[in-house]
Amino acid sequence: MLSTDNPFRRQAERSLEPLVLTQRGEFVYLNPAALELLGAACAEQLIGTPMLDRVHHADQARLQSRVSRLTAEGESAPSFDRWLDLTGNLLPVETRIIPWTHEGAHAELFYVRNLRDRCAQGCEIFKLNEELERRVTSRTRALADTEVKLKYSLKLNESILEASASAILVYQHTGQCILANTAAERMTGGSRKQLLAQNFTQLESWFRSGLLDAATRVLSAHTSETLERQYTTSFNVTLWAEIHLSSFDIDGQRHLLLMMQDNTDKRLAEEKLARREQAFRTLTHNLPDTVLRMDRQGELLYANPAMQRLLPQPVSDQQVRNLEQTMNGGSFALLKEQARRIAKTAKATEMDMVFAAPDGHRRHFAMRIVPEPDADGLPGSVLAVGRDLTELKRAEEELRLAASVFHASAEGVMITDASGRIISTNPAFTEITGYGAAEALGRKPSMLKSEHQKADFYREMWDALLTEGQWQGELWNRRKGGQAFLEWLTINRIDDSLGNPVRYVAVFHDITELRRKDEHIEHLAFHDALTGLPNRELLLERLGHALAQSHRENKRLSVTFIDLDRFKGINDALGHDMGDNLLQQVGDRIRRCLRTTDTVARVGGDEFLVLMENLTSARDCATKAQQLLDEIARPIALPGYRLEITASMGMAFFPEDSNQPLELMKRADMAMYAAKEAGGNTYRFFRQEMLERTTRRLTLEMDLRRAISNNELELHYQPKIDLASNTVTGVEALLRWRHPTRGMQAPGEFIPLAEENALICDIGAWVIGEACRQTAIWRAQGLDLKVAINISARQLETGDLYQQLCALAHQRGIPPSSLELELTESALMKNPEGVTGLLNQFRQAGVRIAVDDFGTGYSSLAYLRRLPIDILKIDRSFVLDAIADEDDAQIIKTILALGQSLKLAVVAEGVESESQAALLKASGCDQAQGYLYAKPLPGDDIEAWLTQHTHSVTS
Ligand SMILES: Nc1nc2c(ncn2[C@@H]2O[C@@H]3COP(=O)(O)O[C@H]4[C@@H](O)[C@H](n5cnc6c(=O)[nH]c(N)nc65)O[C@@H]4COP(=O)(O)O[C@H]3[C@H]2O)c(=O)[nH]1
Repeated sequence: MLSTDNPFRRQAERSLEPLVLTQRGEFVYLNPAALELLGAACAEQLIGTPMLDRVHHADQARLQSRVSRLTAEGESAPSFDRWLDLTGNLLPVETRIIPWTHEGAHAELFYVRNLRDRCAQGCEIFKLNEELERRVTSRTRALADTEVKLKYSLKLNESILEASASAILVYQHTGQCILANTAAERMTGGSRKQLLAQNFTQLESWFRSGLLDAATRVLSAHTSETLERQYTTSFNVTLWAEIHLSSFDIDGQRHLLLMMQDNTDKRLAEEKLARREQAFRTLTHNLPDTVLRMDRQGELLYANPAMQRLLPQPVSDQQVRNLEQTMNGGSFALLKEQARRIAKTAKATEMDMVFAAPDGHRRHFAMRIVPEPDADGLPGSVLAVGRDLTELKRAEEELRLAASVFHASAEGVMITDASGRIISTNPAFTEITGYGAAEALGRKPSMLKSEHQKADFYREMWDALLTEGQWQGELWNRRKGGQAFLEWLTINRIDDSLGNPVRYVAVFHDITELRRKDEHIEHLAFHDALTGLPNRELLLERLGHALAQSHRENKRLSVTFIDLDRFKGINDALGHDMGDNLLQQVGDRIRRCLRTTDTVARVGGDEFLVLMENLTSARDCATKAQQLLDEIARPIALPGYRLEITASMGMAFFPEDSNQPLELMKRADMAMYAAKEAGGNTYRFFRQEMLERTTRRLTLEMDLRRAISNNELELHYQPKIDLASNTVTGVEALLRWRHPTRGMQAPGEFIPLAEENALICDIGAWVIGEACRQTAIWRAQGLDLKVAINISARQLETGDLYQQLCALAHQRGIPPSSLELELTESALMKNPEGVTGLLNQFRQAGVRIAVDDFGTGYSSLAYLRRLPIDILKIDRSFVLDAIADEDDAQIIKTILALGQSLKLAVVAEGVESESQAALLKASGCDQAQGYLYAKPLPGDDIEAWLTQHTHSVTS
């Protein structure tokens, strides 16, 4: 407090300017002007209070700053401040502060100028200033905030940069590095200092790795690029890096940002995974077992080749998903379901499954289904490994089968160990030997030994078993009861994998009885049952031996073929029993004629072969042949008959004709045919021309086979005349063959050949068809001609002749009744009972039946009466000599009488002269056919002939 007598106080009391003295921030004196300014009634209100309470808070700091600088700087410059009066009103003042001393200590003297009253404008300025200050304050604060934030952001960026796992490097467009983070140091192996010293345009590592090119591209095109490669840095660190290059501009300067990520671990992990996957694939590819991989939903991801072999065609990994459809069912649905379950439970399971293979066979699998854990240890997928048990099952089945065969077999089975001790037998063993299994086990097979075989026999058996592993043959053994029996025995040696014998399996059956039968059968097999003579096989065998011997000894042998003449007719007419009897007697006669060293064999129905060895000359043979002929020709007594039969014989010689058994036989056969053609009851030696003839016959047969398809066959028609009215009653269809090189062939030249095989049936069918065609043409022309067709014996046997004829007639629109059938007497008599039904069918259809060549065969009157025939045709040979030969005339009369009594029409064939016609007419013959009237004419010529004939008849 200033004393009242203080000079300064006295002076201040008078001052109109407010004066304030402060010390240590508190008021120590205020003059009256100052008290008034501040609105204080007395000084005590303010003395001792903080001076700053009366200063606007915005100006306090500045004021304090001025005060604190006083000591050092001296009086402070005037300053605009805002003070507050005691009621809180704002006082705009200008203050000047002078350093002062009060009571020996520093104090401050404020010269205060009240600006409020000075000018209102001052107030405005003040306000403006206040506003300005407020703004400045707020701006300053905002700036301070921004600075803080900036600092924070910078710090953040720096931290991020440093904390980044990726290497970050920034380069100027010149290539100079300006920024590198810690990760960059770690990855490149260089310190930050070293990195910042680098210019990438000079880095060999950048050039080598292609980074330089990429950086150039990125900088110039202002783009970005990402590269992944194995990269060796300039500090010799090699790593798998993913490098991202991009560019940015600062202050118009282009910069390059390089961010690098070390993928080495990832790559190594990937490679490891790939190697593991490869190992998995290599394993599963080579596994004989099937391997399937499925996802958690049971969808297929992979199937190994063993599995793919079950597919109709291989599938890719992508197609494997459709496997379920491809495999058409099987246990796939079940497998899928199990996969889903295991994906949840993570528990492996095993089960049997069935899949269908492409060949349609079902294959059985033992499946093991296991979860495959993923990185988290949870089942990420499911593996199903299957072992194909199909073969095993089949083997088991076969074993079961073998076991049942073993037990059920009729063959005795005995198994021994390597030392020959019996370890197993089957029921058939007991049945054959009489020893029960218990009796046999542990003993040796020698318990069955019969003493029939010598020691050598068993030695050879063991030799074979040891060297070849098998022995087979007949063996005499003895049953438990002591009875010897013959067995057919097969022993097989069973070896282990090293080839050491471990078992011997003996399979046998009792052939004692069989052997007895065999001996009988063998005789039957090589002998003719009817005559007891050797058969063809035995003869061939003997001929083979004889040829070999004759060759060695330079000797001659002969083969004689004997065929009875007209035996067939006798056999057909008299029956088979008579025929058999006849053959037996003939066989006997031949045998008796020969030496014991000669062989006579019956080789066919009425065919015999004689083998004569050691012949000195052909003449001997001729003599023997004649003897045989004479012997056979002697009358033979049969029950109720006395017959004479002749034979034709052909002979071939070794070495002249052949040295081959079959060839010799064939040549003898050819010679026999020559004898037949010579009229029979004679013999011929083989000559080369015969072979040529046979060849010609064969060629003819081949030509004939082609004749139908080549349209070489024709039908000619010969009219039949009613002798009483001289009118035409019908025509006979006669076959002709227009051979391309031989010219027109008469049926006699080829029909017998065709009749030797089924060719006649094809030809016969063509004849019927052609005759129907021609009949239809004539009918269309108004000619109602009955057409007679020749039918061969073989056609009768086909069984469908009736249907065939009806169908062909129907096809041509003609009634079957416009046809007649001509059957030779011998064809009819071959099997009269057999053809009766067929002939009746024809008769009912209106088809008339004629017996051709009547008089030449052995017709049985009894049959003739019963057969449904309509016409008899007198054979041409009787007509030919009828005028000159009384016998023939007599035969004709007999036939005519027979015809009359059986109410059959009679047609005479081969009428060539008027005298023959007159004789026939006088004898009561109905119809005639022959050159006298017309030769067989082509179908087209018949109409003209008819016109002419009618004309000649009527004129
Ligand atoms: N010397 C002489 N001969 C006369 C006279 N009139 C007719 N001929 C001949 O006598 C044969 C009568 O026929 P076939 O006795 O049925 O005898 C026929 C018949 O058995 C058979 N044949 C003919 N065509 C066929 C056929 O289509 N099928 C069958 N299976 N055999 C047929 O061939 C045999 C011979 O027929 P072809 O050579 O045509 O000979 C015919 C005919 O041309 C005559 O006045 N004098």
